[in-house]
Amino acid sequence: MGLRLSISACHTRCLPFGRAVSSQSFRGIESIRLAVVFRRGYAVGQKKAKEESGLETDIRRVRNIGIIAHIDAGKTTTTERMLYYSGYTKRIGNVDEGDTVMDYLPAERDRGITITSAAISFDWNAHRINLIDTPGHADFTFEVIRSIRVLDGAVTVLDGVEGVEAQTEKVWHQAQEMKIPRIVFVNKMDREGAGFGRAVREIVGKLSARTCIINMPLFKKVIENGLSTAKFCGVIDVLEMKSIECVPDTDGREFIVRDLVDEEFDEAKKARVALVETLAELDDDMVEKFLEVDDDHMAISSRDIKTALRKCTLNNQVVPVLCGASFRNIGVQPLLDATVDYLPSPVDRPPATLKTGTTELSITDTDVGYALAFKVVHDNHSGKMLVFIRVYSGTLRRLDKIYNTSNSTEEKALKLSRMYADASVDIDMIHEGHIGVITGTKDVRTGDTIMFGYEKSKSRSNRKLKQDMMSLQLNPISVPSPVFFASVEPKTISDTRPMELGLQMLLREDPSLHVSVDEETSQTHLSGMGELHLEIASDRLVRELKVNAHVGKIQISYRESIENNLTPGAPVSYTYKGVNKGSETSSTVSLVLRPIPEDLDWGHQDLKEQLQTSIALGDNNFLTFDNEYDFAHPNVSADDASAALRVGVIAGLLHGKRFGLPMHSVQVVVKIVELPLEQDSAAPVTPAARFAIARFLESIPLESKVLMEPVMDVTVIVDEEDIGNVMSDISSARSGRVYALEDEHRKESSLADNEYIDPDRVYSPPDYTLHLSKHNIRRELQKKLIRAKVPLNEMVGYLKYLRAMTQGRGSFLMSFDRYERASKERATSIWQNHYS
Ligand SMILES: Nc1nc2c(ncn2[C@@H]2O[C@H](COP(=O)(O)OP(=O)(O)OP(=O)(O)O)[C@@H](O)[C@H]2O)c(=O)[nH]1
Repeated sequence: MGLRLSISACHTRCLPFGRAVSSQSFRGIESIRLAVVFRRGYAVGQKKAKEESGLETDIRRVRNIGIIAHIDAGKTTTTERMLYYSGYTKRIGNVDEGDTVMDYLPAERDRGITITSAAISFDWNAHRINLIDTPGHADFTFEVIRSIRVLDGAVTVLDGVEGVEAQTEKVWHQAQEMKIPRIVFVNKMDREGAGFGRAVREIVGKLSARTCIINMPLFKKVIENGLSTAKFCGVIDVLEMKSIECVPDTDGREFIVRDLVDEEFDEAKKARVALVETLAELDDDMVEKFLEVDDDHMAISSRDIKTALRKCTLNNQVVPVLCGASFRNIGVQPLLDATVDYLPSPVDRPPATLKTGTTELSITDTDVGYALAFKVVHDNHSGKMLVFIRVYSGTLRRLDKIYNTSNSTEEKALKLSRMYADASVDIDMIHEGHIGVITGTKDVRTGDTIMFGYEKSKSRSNRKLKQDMMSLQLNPISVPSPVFFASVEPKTISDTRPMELGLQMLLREDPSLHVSVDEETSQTHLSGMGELHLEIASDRLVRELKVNAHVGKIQISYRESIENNLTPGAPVSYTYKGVNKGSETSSTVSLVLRPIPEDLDWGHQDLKEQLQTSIALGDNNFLTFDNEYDFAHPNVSADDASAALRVGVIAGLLHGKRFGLPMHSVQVVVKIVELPLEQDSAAPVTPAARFAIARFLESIPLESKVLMEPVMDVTVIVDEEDIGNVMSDISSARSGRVYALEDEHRKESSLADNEYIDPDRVYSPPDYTLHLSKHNIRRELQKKLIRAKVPLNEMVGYLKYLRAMTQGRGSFLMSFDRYERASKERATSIWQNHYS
């Protein structure tokens, strides 16, 4: 007894999915098939700027959202359906066949995973959704963090079988830190062993979230091979109390809507009661509505529930939960409705903050425009760089001058566009709150802050204000040290320049990649955050950018340093003498190097204070000016002298004197910088500083020079019975230090009101179908987390070993923690294995 709807794009404008099912006028009508009411059906790249103009300016109808989840949870599959149902694509892309719109880099299509955060815009229910797809692999966490900065809301996709996985937790907490409202989509409900109720309990237990179930799985009895079984066929809308069943073997735009009966009704009623009660606990308006209807949970209108749910979601008090199976085209339209209904528009979010040094400013306090370049990608079609920006204040117009506050360069925004994955539409302006693309800039890198409209700014006349304004950065993040590297060599001499350009391009796109040149071998090294990160970067260099280069084996990046207990001797001086334009030049630099110990936080107060006022040089190296340091010169400013000194010190530290590796964790204390009075340039200070460092390093006894190795923060997730084996393996065989053993369910809460919620006291529907699963049912056991610090060298190939040790039950997460001095024995063995 239902209503059969064909929503071939009709939902986009005229019949939004949510409204179709709620429409009273359809009640009681049996199996009606609606004709196509409205078909947008334009293809990728068609010009549509004009038709969108209303959405362009109404910022309340914009949703800048990201899809974040564990690898393989189905983000890309879900996104492809979103694009299809919104009328943006004419056919559904398939990850397994490598023809999706979102994963458009060849490297992504080959591996079936998302590597870059492609941003894409489409419309739903008269709202503009700017969607940023984020990668799920741990190697790309940095990419996720970067894109989270520009999101207003997020959709977390879970695999219905796997539930809340380790990477989901990590990214969830990153979103939590930025207070980004989230909704959860429990995907893959068609898989054997999927459990919606279990997933809900895990969201509460592992992610400390207060769940609000807005739809639940609908199963239908079918006979397969003579046996009765249940098949996932749609969702039950808890707000409307309707079942929405997808018509099998369709593209998901046809479904049957009917009233709930029997057990379905009883269970959905429980969910609705729980939903209303949760909202009433948090929202006074909901309490009032509840009293108005004489405490009847079912009499509260879905509109009132929606209003309260939106409010509580925006306050990060609750998380709406939905379910579906994107691959089977089930549940994606309700997810789109929820995105519009519950996730924030840019005006619902607190204003962005601009920072430089100690200056901090709200975006509302400036009269100039600011935008963040959250992603730079090379466009293979045009050969140009596409800079994805989010505009935080003002309207950026085509041909506006833009100033990059990160590297002080100015250029023009020659072309603006909106991206639809790998196709673009030219536009004349990008309004506040929107995401768009600037094409053809020369100097903008991922993460840079762009300023515009500053020529008319009132602050222009005030020199100090102007200076501050020109260096402000939006949500800056520090780039962690890369721990892997591979050598990259041009195949012939004529390939050298294209290789340099190719590497430059990769660096603009991804600031977590580094390029350096080994002084001894003159080899170029490309460094990255993980093996996959580097593998993909080198793949792109060779295949996509067509650089004729040979990429060597991926290796761990080591550093060298000086022993913690080394007492620095007397300062070392170096006098550099050279010739510039026929005149003799010289400079003398006198300095000392001191070790910065790993346990800086424990009893090194003086050093800690000194470092706070020192210049950070990267690799945990610092430049400190001695108390007696006093540079005064008639022709050269102190700023110029210290800039020249800094360059020399960095160059000197690139080459340690025992292993030939870059120095790490040293403080360079400069006592004297001298320049003869008749000189008018600070240039000779650079080589003088560089050689002074080299001379100091040579003066240190060999046995006081140590190897530093990357140490990872590792979390191993195991069953109780595997704890002993895994812990002893970490401490004995892997030279790791276990520092905590925890229950998987967190005791501390990440809710806005800091309340801990017991997963067993939260409503979650029964998982009727789990018992039907023939194999591989995931047990809902409380797992344990072993937290440890382990040298990266010992973690290579760990997953295979862990799986063998735990009969496939264990999993782990790791992220770079810091470089540590290796013991003599470890240093010898590493050196022999890696470098001999
Ligand atoms: N059974 C089933 N499989 C699905 C569903 N959604 C996605 N998959 C499959 O799950 C695999 C991973 O899907 P993706 O969409 O690539 O997942 P992802 O989260 O984007 O993965 P990354 O891009 O690597 O982070 C593919 O083989 C999909 O076909 C679903 O609803 N049901």
